[in-house]
Amino acid sequence: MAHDFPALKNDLLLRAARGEPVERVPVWIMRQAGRYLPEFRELRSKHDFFTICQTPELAAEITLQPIRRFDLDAAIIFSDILVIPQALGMTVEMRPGVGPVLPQPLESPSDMKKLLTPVNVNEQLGYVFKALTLTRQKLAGKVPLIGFSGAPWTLMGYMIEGGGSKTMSKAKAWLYQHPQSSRDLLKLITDVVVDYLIEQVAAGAQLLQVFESNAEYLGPDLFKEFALPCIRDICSRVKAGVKARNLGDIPMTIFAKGAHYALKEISESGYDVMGIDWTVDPLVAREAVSGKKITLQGNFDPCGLYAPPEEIQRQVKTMVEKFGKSQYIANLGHGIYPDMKPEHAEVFINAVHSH
Ligand SMILES: Cc1c2[nH]c(c1CCC(=O)O)Cc1[nH]c(c(CCC(=O)O)c1C)Cc1[nH]c(c(CCC(=O)O)c1C)Cc1[nH]c(c(CCC(=O)O)c1C)C2
Repeated sequence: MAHDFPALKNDLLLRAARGEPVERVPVWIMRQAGRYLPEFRELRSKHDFFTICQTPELAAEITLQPIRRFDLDAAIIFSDILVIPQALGMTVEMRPGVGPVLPQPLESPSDMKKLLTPVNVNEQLGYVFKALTLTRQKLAGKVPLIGFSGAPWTLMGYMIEGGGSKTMSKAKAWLYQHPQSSRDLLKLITDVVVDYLIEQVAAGAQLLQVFESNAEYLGPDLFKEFALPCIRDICSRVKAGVKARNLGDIPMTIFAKGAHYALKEISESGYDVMGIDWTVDPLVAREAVSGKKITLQGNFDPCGLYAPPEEIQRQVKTMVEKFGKSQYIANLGHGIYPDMKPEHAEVFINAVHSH
Protein backbone atom coordinates (compact mmCIF):
# COMPACT_ATOMS: atom_id res chain seq x y z
CA MET A 1 0.00 0.00 0.00
CA ALA A 2 1.79 3.14 -1.18
CA HIS A 3 0.58 6.44 0.22
CA ASP A 4 0.23 9.59 -1.80
CA PHE A 5 1.99 12.19 0.34
CA PRO A 6 2.44 15.93 -0.32
CA ALA A 7 5.77 16.84 -1.97
CA LEU A 8 8.64 17.58 0.42
CA LYS A 9 9.61 21.27 0.45
CA ASN A 10 12.59 21.14 2.83
CA ASP A 11 14.86 18.15 2.23
CA LEU A 12 17.96 19.55 3.99
CA LEU A 13 17.91 16.77 6.59
CA LEU A 14 17.67 13.99 4.01
CA ARG A 15 20.39 15.50 1.83
CA ALA A 16 22.73 16.02 4.80
CA ALA A 17 22.03 12.45 5.94
CA ARG A 18 23.05 11.14 2.52
CA GLY A 19 26.18 13.27 2.52
CA GLU A 20 24.91 15.51 -0.30
CA PRO A 21 25.63 19.26 -0.40
CA VAL A 22 23.32 21.57 1.58
CA GLU A 23 22.92 25.34 1.51
CA ARG A 24 22.59 25.46 5.28
CA VAL A 25 23.01 23.08 8.19
CA PRO A 26 19.77 21.27 9.11
CA VAL A 27 18.74 21.27 12.76
CA TRP A 28 16.30 19.41 14.99
CA ILE A 29 16.23 18.69 18.72
CA MET A 30 15.93 15.32 20.42
CA ARG A 31 12.71 15.34 22.48
CA GLN A 32 11.66 18.51 20.65
CA ALA A 33 8.03 17.63 21.41
CA GLY A 34 7.62 17.33 25.14
CA ARG A 35 7.38 18.71 28.59
CA TYR A 36 9.35 21.96 28.07
CA LEU A 37 6.51 23.18 25.79
CA PRO A 38 3.45 24.62 27.60
CA GLU A 39 1.19 23.42 24.77
CA PHE A 40 2.42 19.84 25.40
CA ARG A 41 1.85 20.11 29.16
CA GLU A 42 -1.66 21.42 28.52
CA LEU A 43 -2.57 18.43 26.34
CA ARG A 44 -0.73 15.98 28.60
CA SER A 45 -2.73 17.18 31.63
CA LYS A 46 -5.84 15.79 29.94
CA HIS A 47 -4.52 12.46 28.66
CA ASP A 48 -2.38 9.57 29.84
CA PHE A 49 1.02 9.35 28.08
CA PHE A 50 0.40 6.07 26.26
CA THR A 51 -3.16 7.09 25.36
CA ILE A 52 -1.56 9.99 23.47
CA CYS A 53 0.84 7.61 21.72
CA GLN A 54 -2.06 5.30 20.80
CA THR A 55 -4.33 8.07 19.47
CA PRO A 56 -3.03 9.15 16.04
CA GLU A 57 -4.73 12.59 16.17
CA LEU A 58 -3.11 13.41 19.53
CA ALA A 59 0.30 12.01 18.58
CA ALA A 60 0.20 13.99 15.31
CA GLU A 61 -0.83 17.18 17.13
CA ILE A 62 2.08 16.91 19.58
CA THR A 63 4.55 16.07 16.81
CA LEU A 64 3.50 19.28 15.04
CA GLN A 65 3.68 21.56 18.11
CA PRO A 66 7.43 22.31 17.88
CA ILE A 67 7.20 22.58 14.08
CA ARG A 68 4.66 25.39 14.38
CA ARG A 69 6.71 27.23 16.96
CA PHE A 70 10.27 26.92 15.59
CA ASP A 71 12.15 26.91 12.30
CA LEU A 72 13.08 23.23 12.58
CA ASP A 73 14.23 21.05 9.67
CA ALA A 74 12.58 17.81 10.83
CA ALA A 75 9.68 16.43 12.83
CA ILE A 76 10.02 13.29 14.97
CA ILE A 77 6.95 11.19 15.58
CA PHE A 78 5.61 11.44 19.11
CA SER A 79 5.94 8.00 20.69
CA ASP A 80 8.34 6.26 23.06
CA ILE A 81 10.93 3.54 22.79
CA LEU A 82 8.99 1.50 25.40
CA VAL A 83 6.12 0.68 23.04
CA ILE A 84 8.17 -2.40 22.06
CA PRO A 85 8.20 -3.97 25.55
CA GLN A 86 4.45 -3.24 25.58
CA ALA A 87 4.03 -5.02 22.25
CA LEU A 88 5.85 -7.97 23.83
CA GLY A 89 3.17 -8.10 26.50
CA MET A 90 4.86 -6.15 29.30
CA THR A 91 3.01 -3.50 31.27
CA VAL A 92 4.62 -0.03 31.04
CA GLU A 93 3.30 2.91 33.05
CA MET A 94 4.43 6.49 32.64
CA ARG A 95 4.45 8.02 36.11
CA PRO A 96 4.59 11.82 36.20
CA GLY A 97 7.81 13.01 37.80
CA VAL A 98 9.24 9.46 37.82
CA GLY A 99 9.31 8.33 34.20
CA PRO A 100 8.59 4.88 32.81
CA VAL A 101 7.91 2.00 35.21
CA LEU A 102 7.58 -1.69 34.23
CA PRO A 103 6.02 -3.23 37.35
CA GLN A 104 6.74 -6.83 36.29
CA PRO A 105 10.29 -6.79 34.92
CA LEU A 106 12.12 -9.88 33.65
CA GLU A 107 13.72 -11.29 36.80
CA SER A 108 15.42 -14.33 35.32
CA PRO A 109 15.79 -15.91 31.87
CA SER A 110 12.79 -18.18 32.54
CA ASP A 111 10.61 -15.01 32.52
CA MET A 112 11.33 -14.68 28.81
CA LYS A 113 8.67 -17.36 28.29
CA LYS A 114 6.07 -14.77 29.32
CA LEU A 115 6.90 -12.53 26.37
CA LEU A 116 4.34 -12.66 23.58
CA THR A 117 6.34 -13.67 20.54
CA PRO A 118 6.39 -13.50 17.63
CA VAL A 119 5.03 -9.97 17.56
CA ASN A 120 2.76 -9.00 14.69
CA VAL A 121 3.77 -5.33 14.51
CA ASN A 122 0.74 -4.36 12.46
CA GLU A 123 -1.54 -5.67 15.17
CA GLN A 124 0.42 -4.52 18.22
CA LEU A 125 1.92 -1.27 16.94
CA GLY A 126 -0.47 -0.32 14.15
CA TYR A 127 -1.32 2.86 16.08
CA VAL A 128 2.24 4.14 15.54
CA PHE A 129 1.95 3.54 11.79
CA LYS A 130 -1.40 5.34 11.69
CA ALA A 131 0.11 8.26 13.62
CA LEU A 132 3.01 8.43 11.15
CA THR A 133 0.71 8.44 8.11
CA LEU A 134 -1.56 11.09 9.59
CA THR A 135 1.36 13.26 10.69
CA ARG A 136 3.02 13.02 7.30
CA GLN A 137 -0.25 14.24 5.70
CA LYS A 138 -0.58 17.07 8.21
CA LEU A 139 3.02 18.16 7.75
CA ALA A 140 2.09 18.91 4.14
CA GLY A 141 5.71 18.50 3.04
CA LYS A 142 7.01 21.26 5.31
CA VAL A 143 9.82 19.09 6.76
CA PRO A 144 10.65 15.36 6.72
CA LEU A 145 9.24 13.01 9.35
CA ILE A 146 11.60 10.91 11.47
CA GLY A 147 10.57 7.49 12.77
CA PHE A 148 12.50 5.77 15.55
CA SER A 149 13.01 2.76 17.77
CA GLY A 150 15.01 1.91 20.84
CA ALA A 151 17.97 -0.40 20.18
CA PRO A 152 17.88 -3.92 21.66
CA TRP A 153 20.37 -3.43 24.53
CA THR A 154 18.60 -0.26 25.65
CA LEU A 155 15.20 -1.97 25.58
CA MET A 156 16.61 -5.05 27.36
CA GLY A 157 17.82 -2.67 30.08
CA TYR A 158 14.32 -1.31 30.74
CA MET A 159 12.75 -4.77 30.54
CA ILE A 160 15.08 -6.14 33.24
CA GLU A 161 15.50 -3.07 35.45
CA GLY A 162 11.78 -2.23 35.38
CA GLY A 163 12.53 1.43 34.58
CA GLY A 164 15.44 3.83 34.41
CA SER A 165 18.51 2.93 36.46
CA LYS A 166 21.69 4.63 37.65
CA THR A 167 23.84 1.55 37.00
CA MET A 168 21.93 -0.94 34.80
CA SER A 169 23.47 -3.52 37.17
CA LYS A 170 20.61 -6.02 36.90
CA ALA A 171 20.67 -5.98 33.11
CA LYS A 172 24.48 -6.10 33.06
CA ALA A 173 24.38 -9.04 35.47
CA TRP A 174 22.46 -10.95 32.75
CA LEU A 175 25.25 -10.24 30.27
CA TYR A 176 27.81 -11.74 32.66
CA GLN A 177 25.72 -14.54 34.18
CA HIS A 178 23.44 -15.54 31.32
CA PRO A 179 25.25 -14.60 28.10
CA GLN A 180 23.29 -17.04 25.92
CA SER A 181 19.90 -16.01 27.30
CA SER A 182 20.97 -12.37 26.87
CA ARG A 183 21.75 -13.07 23.22
CA ASP A 184 18.40 -14.82 22.82
CA LEU A 185 16.58 -11.86 24.36
CA LEU A 186 18.50 -9.37 22.24
CA LYS A 187 17.73 -11.40 19.11
CA LEU A 188 14.04 -11.54 19.97
CA ILE A 189 13.96 -7.74 20.42
CA THR A 190 16.01 -7.21 17.23
CA ASP A 191 13.43 -9.14 15.21
CA VAL A 192 10.62 -6.89 16.47
CA VAL A 193 12.64 -3.70 15.89
CA VAL A 194 13.38 -4.74 12.28
CA ASP A 195 9.70 -5.33 11.41
CA TYR A 196 8.68 -2.21 13.33
CA LEU A 197 11.10 0.07 11.46
CA ILE A 198 10.28 -1.33 8.00
CA GLU A 199 6.59 -0.79 8.68
CA GLN A 200 7.29 2.78 9.85
CA VAL A 201 8.80 3.51 6.43
CA ALA A 202 5.77 1.98 4.72
CA ALA A 203 3.60 4.29 6.85
CA GLY A 204 5.50 7.44 5.93
CA ALA A 205 8.71 7.80 7.98
CA GLN A 206 11.44 9.45 5.87
CA LEU A 207 14.45 8.81 8.11
CA LEU A 208 14.87 6.30 10.95
CA GLN A 209 16.78 6.87 14.16
CA VAL A 210 17.82 4.03 16.45
CA PHE A 211 18.33 5.12 20.08
CA GLU A 212 20.95 3.15 22.00
CA SER A 213 20.61 5.43 25.01
CA ASN A 214 22.00 2.87 27.46
CA ALA A 215 25.32 2.40 25.63
CA GLU A 216 26.89 4.55 28.33
CA TYR A 217 26.66 1.70 30.86
CA LEU A 218 28.66 -0.70 28.69
CA GLY A 219 32.35 -0.59 27.86
CA PRO A 220 34.05 -1.51 24.58
CA ASP A 221 33.99 -5.27 25.22
CA LEU A 222 30.35 -5.69 26.29
CA PHE A 223 29.24 -3.22 23.64
CA LYS A 224 31.02 -5.11 20.85
CA GLU A 225 29.84 -8.47 22.10
CA PHE A 226 26.18 -7.71 22.78
CA ALA A 227 24.96 -4.34 21.51
CA LEU A 228 26.86 -3.77 18.27
CA PRO A 229 25.84 -7.00 16.47
CA CYS A 230 22.16 -6.07 16.93
CA ILE A 231 22.76 -2.49 15.78
CA ARG A 232 24.45 -3.81 12.61
CA ASP A 233 21.78 -6.42 12.02
CA ILE A 234 18.97 -3.86 12.31
CA CYS A 235 20.56 -1.57 9.71
CA SER A 236 21.21 -4.24 7.11
CA ARG A 237 17.86 -6.01 7.55
CA VAL A 238 15.81 -2.79 7.57
CA LYS A 239 17.59 -1.46 4.47
CA ALA A 240 17.07 -4.80 2.67
CA GLY A 241 13.42 -4.99 3.76
CA VAL A 242 12.68 -1.43 2.67
CA LYS A 243 14.31 -2.11 -0.70
CA ALA A 244 12.43 -5.39 -1.16
CA ARG A 245 9.16 -3.52 -0.68
CA ASN A 246 10.11 -0.81 -3.17
CA LEU A 247 9.98 1.86 -0.50
CA GLY A 248 13.09 3.64 -1.76
CA ASP A 249 16.37 4.22 0.01
CA ILE A 250 15.90 5.36 3.58
CA PRO A 251 18.66 7.10 5.57
CA MET A 252 19.29 5.65 9.03
CA THR A 253 20.82 7.24 12.12
CA ILE A 254 22.38 5.48 15.08
CA PHE A 255 22.64 7.40 18.34
CA ALA A 256 24.55 5.39 20.93
CA LYS A 257 24.71 7.69 23.92
CA GLY A 258 27.94 7.42 25.84
CA ALA A 259 29.62 5.11 23.31
CA HIS A 260 32.70 7.32 22.94
CA TYR A 261 34.70 4.08 23.25
CA ALA A 262 33.32 2.65 19.99
CA LEU A 263 32.95 5.57 17.56
CA LYS A 264 34.97 3.82 14.87
CA GLU A 265 33.00 0.55 15.10
CA ILE A 266 29.65 2.37 15.14
CA SER A 267 30.62 4.44 12.13
CA GLU A 268 31.29 1.18 10.26
CA SER A 269 27.97 -0.44 11.18
CA GLY A 270 26.13 0.58 8.00
CA TYR A 271 24.25 3.70 9.14
CA ASP A 272 24.23 6.96 7.19
CA VAL A 273 24.34 9.17 10.27
CA MET A 274 26.05 8.77 13.64
CA GLY A 275 24.74 10.83 16.54
CA ILE A 276 27.21 11.82 19.24
CA ASP A 277 26.64 13.13 22.73
CA TRP A 278 28.22 16.26 24.18
CA THR A 279 31.10 14.45 25.91
CA VAL A 280 32.85 13.91 22.58
CA ASP A 281 34.71 16.78 20.96
CA PRO A 282 33.42 17.19 17.37
CA LEU A 283 37.02 17.19 16.13
CA VAL A 284 37.64 13.82 17.81
CA ALA A 285 34.46 12.41 16.21
CA ARG A 286 35.47 13.71 12.76
CA GLU A 287 38.90 12.17 13.22
CA ALA A 288 37.34 8.81 14.20
CA VAL A 289 35.31 8.74 10.97
CA SER A 290 37.81 10.38 8.62
CA GLY A 291 37.70 9.00 5.11
CA LYS A 292 34.27 7.40 5.63
CA LYS A 293 30.98 8.39 4.09
CA ILE A 294 29.08 9.16 7.25
CA THR A 295 27.23 12.23 8.50
CA LEU A 296 27.59 13.32 12.12
CA GLN A 297 24.71 14.56 14.27
CA GLY A 298 24.85 16.43 17.57
CA ASN A 299 26.12 17.39 20.04
CA PHE A 300 25.30 20.57 21.97
CA ASP A 301 25.25 20.01 25.73
CA PRO A 302 21.53 20.06 26.70
CA CYS A 303 22.56 22.09 29.76
CA GLY A 304 24.29 24.60 27.46
CA LEU A 305 20.79 25.86 26.68
CA TYR A 306 20.58 27.24 30.23
CA ALA A 307 23.23 29.80 29.20
CA PRO A 308 22.23 33.35 28.23
CA PRO A 309 21.30 33.73 24.53
CA GLU A 310 24.60 35.37 23.48
CA GLU A 311 26.53 32.51 25.05
CA ILE A 312 24.34 29.91 23.27
CA GLN A 313 25.03 31.71 20.00
CA ARG A 314 28.77 31.76 20.68
CA GLN A 315 28.85 28.05 21.54
CA VAL A 316 26.74 27.09 18.51
CA LYS A 317 29.21 28.94 16.30
CA THR A 318 32.10 26.95 17.78
CA MET A 319 30.16 23.68 17.38
CA VAL A 320 29.29 24.31 13.72
CA GLU A 321 32.84 25.38 12.94
CA LYS A 322 34.24 22.23 14.52
CA PHE A 323 31.85 19.85 12.75
CA GLY A 324 31.99 21.75 9.45
CA LYS A 325 28.90 22.53 7.40
CA SER A 326 28.78 19.43 5.24
CA GLN A 327 27.88 15.89 6.35
CA TYR A 328 26.47 17.47 9.48
CA ILE A 329 23.07 17.67 11.22
CA ALA A 330 22.91 19.98 14.23
CA ASN A 331 21.16 18.70 17.36
CA LEU A 332 21.70 18.48 21.09
CA GLY A 333 23.88 15.72 22.51
CA HIS A 334 20.78 14.23 24.20
CA GLY A 335 17.13 15.16 24.75
CA ILE A 336 16.12 18.66 25.80
CA TYR A 337 15.34 18.98 29.52
CA PRO A 338 11.75 19.53 30.68
CA ASP A 339 12.61 22.77 32.53
CA MET A 340 14.19 24.44 29.49
CA LYS A 341 12.73 27.77 28.39
CA PRO A 342 11.32 27.32 24.86
CA GLU A 343 12.92 30.69 23.95
CA HIS A 344 16.35 29.16 24.53
CA ALA A 345 15.57 26.27 22.17
CA GLU A 346 14.64 28.93 19.63
CA VAL A 347 17.94 30.76 20.12
CA PHE A 348 19.76 27.47 19.47
CA ILE A 349 17.81 26.69 16.29
CA ASN A 350 18.16 30.19 14.88
CA ALA A 351 21.86 30.29 15.77
CA VAL A 352 22.44 27.15 13.68
CA HIS A 353 20.57 28.73 10.79
CA SER A 354 22.62 31.91 10.95
CA HIS A 355 25.76 29.96 9.96
C1 LIG B 1 12.05 10.05 20.67
C2 LIG B 1 11.23 10.03 21.94
C3 LIG B 1 11.50 9.27 23.10
N1 LIG B 1 10.57 9.56 24.06
C4 LIG B 1 9.71 10.52 23.56
C5 LIG B 1 10.08 10.77 22.21
C6 LIG B 1 9.28 11.61 21.21
C7 LIG B 1 9.39 13.07 21.42
C8 LIG B 1 10.45 13.83 20.69
O1 LIG B 1 11.61 13.42 20.59
O2 LIG B 1 10.11 14.91 20.20
C9 LIG B 1 8.57 11.12 24.28
C10 LIG B 1 8.55 11.10 25.76
N2 LIG B 1 8.91 10.06 26.56
C11 LIG B 1 8.70 10.41 27.89
C12 LIG B 1 8.16 11.72 27.94
C13 LIG B 1 7.71 12.45 29.18
C14 LIG B 1 6.55 11.71 29.76
C15 LIG B 1 5.47 12.52 30.37
O3 LIG B 1 4.87 13.38 29.72
O4 LIG B 1 5.14 12.23 31.54
C16 LIG B 1 8.06 12.16 26.61
C17 LIG B 1 7.55 13.48 26.15
C18 LIG B 1 8.94 9.55 29.05
C19 LIG B 1 10.23 8.83 29.08
N3 LIG B 1 10.56 7.79 28.26
C20 LIG B 1 11.82 7.36 28.57
C21 LIG B 1 12.35 8.18 29.61
C22 LIG B 1 13.75 8.09 30.22
C23 LIG B 1 13.68 7.43 31.54
C24 LIG B 1 14.98 7.05 32.13
O5 LIG B 1 15.68 6.19 31.60
O6 LIG B 1 15.29 7.59 33.19
C25 LIG B 1 11.33 9.08 29.96
C26 LIG B 1 11.34 10.09 31.06
C27 LIG B 1 12.50 6.29 27.83
C28 LIG B 1 13.00 6.81 26.54
N4 LIG B 1 12.20 7.34 25.53
C29 LIG B 1 12.98 7.72 24.48
C30 LIG B 1 14.30 7.37 24.79
C31 LIG B 1 15.46 7.53 23.84
C32 LIG B 1 15.99 8.91 23.88
C33 LIG B 1 16.71 9.28 25.12
O7 LIG B 1 17.75 8.66 25.40
O8 LIG B 1 16.24 10.20 25.79
C34 LIG B 1 14.33 6.84 26.08
C35 LIG B 1 15.53 6.34 26.87
C36 LIG B 1 12.58 8.29 23.17
